[in-house]
Amino acid sequence: MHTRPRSHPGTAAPVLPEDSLAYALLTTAQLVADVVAGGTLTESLAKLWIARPATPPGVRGAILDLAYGTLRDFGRQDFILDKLLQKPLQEPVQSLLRVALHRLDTRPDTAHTTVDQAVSAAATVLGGNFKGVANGVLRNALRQAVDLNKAADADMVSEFRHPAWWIRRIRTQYPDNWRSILAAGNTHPPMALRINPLRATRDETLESFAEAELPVCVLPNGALLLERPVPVARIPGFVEGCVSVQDAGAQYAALHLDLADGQRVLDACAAPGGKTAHILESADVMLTALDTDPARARRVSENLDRLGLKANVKTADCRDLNRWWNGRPFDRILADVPCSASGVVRRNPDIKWLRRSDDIARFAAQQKEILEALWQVLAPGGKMLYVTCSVFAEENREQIAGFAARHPDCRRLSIADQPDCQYLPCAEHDGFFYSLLEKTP
Ligand SMILES: C[S@@+](CC[C@H](N)C(=O)[O-])C[C@H]1O[C@@H](n2cnc3c(N)ncnc32)[C@H](O)[C@@H]1O
Repeated sequence: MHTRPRSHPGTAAPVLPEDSLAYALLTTAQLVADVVAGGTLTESLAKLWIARPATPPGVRGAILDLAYGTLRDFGRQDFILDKLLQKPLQEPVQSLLRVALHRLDTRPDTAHTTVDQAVSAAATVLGGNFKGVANGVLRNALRQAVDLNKAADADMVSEFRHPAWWIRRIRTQYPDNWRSILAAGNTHPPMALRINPLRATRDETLESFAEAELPVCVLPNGALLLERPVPVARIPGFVEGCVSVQDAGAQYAALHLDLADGQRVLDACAAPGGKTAHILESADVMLTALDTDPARARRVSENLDRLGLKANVKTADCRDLNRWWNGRPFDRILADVPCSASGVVRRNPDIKWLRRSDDIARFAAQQKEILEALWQVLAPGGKMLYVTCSVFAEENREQIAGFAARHPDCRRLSIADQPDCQYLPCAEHDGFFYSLLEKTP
């Protein structure tokens, strides 16, 4: 993906009936074009819903499905377009073709409707100049589908739907299971819930889910895995704070932290506060929660308010000790550091295409600074849990091996009998890395 200047505001409503497929295709194309220009899907969606607040839920759902699906499959559509076009078309037409190809791939039963609706959408932008090209490209894609798919399957980026540098990295670092890691990155994410033991027992929760006819299973760490994702409004006990939505992999943080009542705990990179809340639900501790981003720090407070939990929430860069630390060391520190998010890419498929290979070293450098700063505020005998939602070794085991080598007072404690613990993305949870470090007295 090449970063190009944005060619359109991305939120102007197309002149098409809101309930038409053409409208959904074109609106999604504008979102995808924003990502191609270097923006995130989350930001573009937020702007879209502000600009078009009355979008009916069904239309929203169709746009979300198309946007997430197109960005999951992005590498494949560009491979096919490269074969069918001499040069890329102007946005948003190029992205309209990407979205249409994604729909042709996933809904072959409605191929002709997709082509007709994509052509109608093309007629409403750029003076309709690309209507004929759009029609020709999509009809050629249908006619040549067998050959195009064969060629696409033989191309690494198109087959695995990740950038080439990413595939090479995963293949080198995970020679035995690189295929399943990449495949997991292209799936629909599971939906898991965390039970709040301060408000409901597991039995009560399971009973309310059975009554609501929502099948769930209990994972080994106590997380509830829903058979199928559902809107939060349908989740029994959500409004009352009995359960929260949190990936099962993220629910290991509070478990691995080895918490006990009365401890002084620091959650150094806390927003939006899922793990903060889990810590407070698990033990009666004095918790300081930091986040460098003021808007995100506010979300920590909102999340804690919903659950009736209390913490000292501050907006601060955790590396800037002079700004936020009062000199009293912490017994436990959660360092859930900013990272490439390569373990949660199925939730944010735009990330695959927005990241660059050299971003990983940049994240690793930032994580190293955070670790160095936080080690100073950990009490002797205290423990720090380092967490990423990455699968890249530079941010994980290499980071921790380097830290331990630089700090003779750092003892690596085992998690599940391992010096550190890499959970790979799978049907039950996202990809997370955990390492528990003790400061020897
Ligand atoms: C992986 S997210 C944390 C997720 C959170 N622990 C949870 O479970 O909901 C990383 C967070 O670190 C914050 N952050 C990044 N750099 C930081 C820094 N230097 N100090 C404090 N927070 C930072 C980001 O704003 C982001 O909210």
